[in-house]
Amino acid sequence: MDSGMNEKTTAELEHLRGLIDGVDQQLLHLLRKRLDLVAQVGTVKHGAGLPIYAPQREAAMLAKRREEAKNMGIAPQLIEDILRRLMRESYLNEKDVGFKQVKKDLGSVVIVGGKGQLGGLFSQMLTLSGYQVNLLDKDDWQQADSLFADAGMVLVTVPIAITCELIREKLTQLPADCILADLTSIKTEPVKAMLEAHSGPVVGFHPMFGPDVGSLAKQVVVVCHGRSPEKYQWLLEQIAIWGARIVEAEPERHDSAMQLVQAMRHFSTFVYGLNLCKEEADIDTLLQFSSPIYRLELAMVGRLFAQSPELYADIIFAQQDSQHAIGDYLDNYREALELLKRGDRNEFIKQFQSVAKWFGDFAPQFQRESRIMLQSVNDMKTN
Ligand SMILES: NC(=O)C1=CN([C@@H]2O[C@H](COP(=O)(O)OP(=O)(O)OC[C@H]3O[C@@H](n4cnc5c(N)ncnc54)[C@H](O)[C@@H]3O)[C@@H](O)[C@H]2O)C=CC1
Ligand SMILES: O=C(O)C(=O)Cc1ccc(O)cc1
Repeated sequence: MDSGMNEKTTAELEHLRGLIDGVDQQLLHLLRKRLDLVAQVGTVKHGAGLPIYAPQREAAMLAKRREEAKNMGIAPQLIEDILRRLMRESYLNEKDVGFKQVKKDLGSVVIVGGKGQLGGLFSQMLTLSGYQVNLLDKDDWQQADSLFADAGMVLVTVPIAITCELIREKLTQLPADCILADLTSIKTEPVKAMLEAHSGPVVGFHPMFGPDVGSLAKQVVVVCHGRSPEKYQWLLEQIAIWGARIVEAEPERHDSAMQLVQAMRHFSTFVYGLNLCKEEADIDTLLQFSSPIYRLELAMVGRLFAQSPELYADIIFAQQDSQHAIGDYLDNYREALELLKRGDRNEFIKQFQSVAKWFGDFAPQFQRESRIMLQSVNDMKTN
């Protein structure tokens, strides 16, 4: 509080704050200058068709700046945080100049379900890359024949529950060379349905992000090959130009990973929210007493409930086998609760240690990563 300070102190502080304001304004000018230079890099990359995310350049640049910071008595993490934030800004801005179009003679792209969340994002990315995109949503089927007639690619992004049926019933008459692709969160059944419905090139994708990412830089897209990969190789290059990392997987291996990564995780998040709701917890009070880790956790749980219940129901209900993953979790929870009820503190510690051993080097790595996230969470506090 400024009250109680004498005039000399007040004057001194005001003077110093004025100097800091001046430095901050210089920072703004430097930021403007940097953003302009990066925009020029964006234009050059666009012309050459280079990906917007260049991991090696990023790592080398950060290492140099960290070293220089250290020599200047500045915490290396400070310059790293600032530069990473600036690079994110650049990825967002690089989108505005558009992207190189890898395949010039594709014909049009028809996005089935294109007016939805993820369809909207892919429609934007494809349009920014110069493709002719037509949206075919649920009320547009009367135009289907004319849209499909000159389609070089049909991309399916409708709710999971209706994906396979729609492919089997409505996508059997595509032009022979047309690529049939989908963005569904599960892969075995949709890829199978596409292979059955269409004799031309087939490929399944699972974007491991939601429609609110802003940029595809560093995001992961899982690809499950279907048929004639040489015919859609350009599409993988296109996705890489958007900055995403392509991870190849067999559909079955992907789906089995999703039982933990998605079904079990979203289900336990759902129950966490359900429990808070039933206990009539007061979120304002919880936030007042929250540590940064708790705030982050509440944010991640609350985030689920800001999204589509149908999407998450479909993800959780899509695979029968997810019930085993979820059931195992319940068994482990119940056994751990028994430990607590018997007051077996020693056994708790023993199990804690064996899990820590199992995490191995990941535990300290995750601690370092989360430390940085938690500092950002704390920075966001306004009171
Ligand atoms: N939203 C997300 O975060 C992600 C979604 N996905 C996948 O993307 C797909 C779509 O999900 P969202 O975009 O979230 O759903 P959404 O509900 O926002 O979009 C689905 C669209 O399909 C349309 N549609 C429904 N029935 C149709 C029909 N018979 N013919 C044509 N269009 C029809 C709807 O009108 C809607 O526009 C799902 O397979 C989901 O697994 C994958 C990764 C992330
Ligand atoms: O944004 C989030 O919270 C998500 O989890 C987005 C998401 C939803 C469904 C997917 O298949 C993949 C990613």
